[in-house]
Amino acid sequence: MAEPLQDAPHQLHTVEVDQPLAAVNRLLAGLHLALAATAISHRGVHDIMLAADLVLLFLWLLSQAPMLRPVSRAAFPGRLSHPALPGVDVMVVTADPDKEPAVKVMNTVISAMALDYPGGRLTVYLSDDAGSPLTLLAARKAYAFARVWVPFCRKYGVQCPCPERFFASNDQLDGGGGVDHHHELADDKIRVKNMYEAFKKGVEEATHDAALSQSWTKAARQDHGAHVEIIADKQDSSVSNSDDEDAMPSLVYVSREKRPAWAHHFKAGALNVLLRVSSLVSNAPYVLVLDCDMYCNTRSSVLEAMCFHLHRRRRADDLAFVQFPQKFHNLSSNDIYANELRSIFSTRWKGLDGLRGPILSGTGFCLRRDAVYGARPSSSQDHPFSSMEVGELKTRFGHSNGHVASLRRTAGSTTTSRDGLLPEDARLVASCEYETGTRWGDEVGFLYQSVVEDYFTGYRQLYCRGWTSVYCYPAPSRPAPFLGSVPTNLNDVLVQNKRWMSGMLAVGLSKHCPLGSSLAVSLPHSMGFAYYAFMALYAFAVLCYATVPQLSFFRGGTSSFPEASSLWFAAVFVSSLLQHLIEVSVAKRGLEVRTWWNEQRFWALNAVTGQLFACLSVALDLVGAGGRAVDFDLTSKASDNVRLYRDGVFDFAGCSTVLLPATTLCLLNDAALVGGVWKMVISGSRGHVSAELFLLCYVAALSYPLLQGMFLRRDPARVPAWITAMSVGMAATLLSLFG
Ligand SMILES: O=c1ccn([C@@H]2O[C@H](COP(=O)(O)OP(=O)(O)O[C@H]3O[C@H](CO)[C@@H](O)[C@H](O)[C@H]3O)[C@@H](O)[C@H]2O)c(=O)[nH]1
Ligand SMILES: [Mn+2]
Repeated sequence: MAEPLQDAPHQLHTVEVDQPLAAVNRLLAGLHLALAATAISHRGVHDIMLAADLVLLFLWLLSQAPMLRPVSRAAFPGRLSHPALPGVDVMVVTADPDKEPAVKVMNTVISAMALDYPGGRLTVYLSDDAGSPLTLLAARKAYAFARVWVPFCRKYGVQCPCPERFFASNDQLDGGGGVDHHHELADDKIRVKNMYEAFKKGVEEATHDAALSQSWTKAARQDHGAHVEIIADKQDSSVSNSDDEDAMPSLVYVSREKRPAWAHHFKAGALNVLLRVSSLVSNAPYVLVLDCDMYCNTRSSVLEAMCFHLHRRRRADDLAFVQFPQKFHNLSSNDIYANELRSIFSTRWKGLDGLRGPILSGTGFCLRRDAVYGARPSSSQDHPFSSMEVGELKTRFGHSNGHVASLRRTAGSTTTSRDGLLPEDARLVASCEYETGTRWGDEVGFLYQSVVEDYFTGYRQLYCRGWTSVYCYPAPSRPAPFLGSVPTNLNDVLVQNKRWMSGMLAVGLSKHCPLGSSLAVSLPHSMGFAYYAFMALYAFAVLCYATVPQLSFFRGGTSSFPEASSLWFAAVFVSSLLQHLIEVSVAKRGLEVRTWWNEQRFWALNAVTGQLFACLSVALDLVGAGGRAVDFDLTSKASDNVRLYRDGVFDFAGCSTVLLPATTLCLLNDAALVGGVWKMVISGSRGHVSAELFLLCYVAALSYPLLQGMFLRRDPARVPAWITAMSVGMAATLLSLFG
């Protein structure tokens, strides 16, 4: 439970429970539960629809746990004592120079170097899974530019440390600090902007350099040795010794070894290599993890995180991480793919924060190093690993002497000088075989069992060991601390969702099911986790609701809603829509019908695409027929066709089989609607089909963009013809067999 704090002048942060919202949420939940229970009690027992309703009720119950106690927090970084600030290692991960353009990645790197933090205590690590010479070259250029950019940001108190964003935005938005510097600022700004343009041009030219790209084939990305390079020069080391506030942060490039025969465990594997390499170089007690497209948008985030980490707790010192929300710079105002993840970052995480903390969200979090190494909160007061024998440490952490020594030192006491010399074991800890026989990925570091490494690591590694976390959400008037990019075509969105859903469902169905560990955490908190683990089961419920009523309406026979219950079901339906509308409007601070509708539509679409395929792939895995384990398909950050997304038009280009169930069900629904109404007109009978008729109309409205994409659009981004053809065939088969 969060501690209630008074805003005393020395207080580093405050927390407040949103009581009115909590009361409204509880009232709505109580009402909905009563209605749903009544409706379900009227269902026939041998009905598959009963199963669908129970699944919906189960998921709804889980989803309510984080609604009951939403909190908000404020941090006061101005009250921190700078000499006491601990070191922070920023970890940026990239994997593919085609999908993740170098200029964007470098903007993230540069923005992290320009954070408002003593430069001598900040080290930025860039992991490049492709081991691309282009990325290394770009990183060197980025460092050279940062030598100008970082002092510029410090001098003028620039707010947005991401150069691309800073130069693109309106001058008024971020003119930097003091008015007295006005002229100087204008001149300097032009000078630095020119340098930025030159840097960008250099990187872009290198991208198109045939020799450079040919030297690095697709095969080489999967098959290369380790390369670690400290990108800093001698000048810096002298500065950092004299005044570490003004020093330049170091930049370290890490490309771990990759061989086709070795499992590399995607992002979790990359982060674990960075944990080890950084333990040899700076060994900061805190790490800030950033996806390569998630640039820092304010400079104060790490200081804000420190307000929580450095606060002395009356009870155990158990804060593992401070999570910031994921916000996105390329969201459309008409966000048809529900890319904003509003439910997660604007609603549920605030509620989980009122329990024991939000789910670790992959990027934008500031984490204690010892916690992710597997320590427990009680032991972390002094050196958590100092009581372990060297032999025991080596079985857990591997045989690098340098790394083991780092574990036994007080966190943060850096031994390595910043003279650019590579520590002895740097290549060893980045090699493929280093983890063999150790506990990495299993008990140490980011965990490997699930592709959604953040979700699983946060749960297993941190919460189940007794750690807590906080959610640092900016006040409405403040800019987002970090900004990332969202996929702008439907296929990317669905494939991304499929990865998330299958990763989480696999956790839910494993021995690590969150509901099984409710004693280790708390029941509401584990329910909050379990909701995401089982979310893919919406697929089953939506599939039932998108076939059974349709077929029975088409047949014109008995309704799939017993007569006595129709009204109750209507009430449940209305209450669920209302609950959702209120949730959206509270999060968006105003009535937001369009967002509500976009979310309704995407929820239904995702259920029968990403979530359905996630269920299938997890089921295949469980029976041992899964073949290749769920892959980490990278989302593209190269914004190719943003126009359609901006205009609120679905971009179906490149859609794969993932879309097929959705288009088939859309056709089935529309054909049943037309056929059923036709039969009703011919026979003149009305029966008691009003509930069904309403449901079919609602589904038709939700799925209209699919119908449009199949038959009414002529542009290249319409639904691929083969999907349309197959959907027609499948819908016709279903109708002729069961209709
Ligand atoms: O083998 C890999 C795969 C991915 N990445 C990096 O991981 C990050 C996230 O990948 P992305 O393709 O952007 O996935 P998203 O679905 O956008 O990421 C979300 O979901 C992931 C879990 O599936 C989390 O790790 C992320 O933090 C979260 O933003 C990127 O920087 C990648 O470069 C690697 O370094 N190595
Ligand atoms: Mn991403």
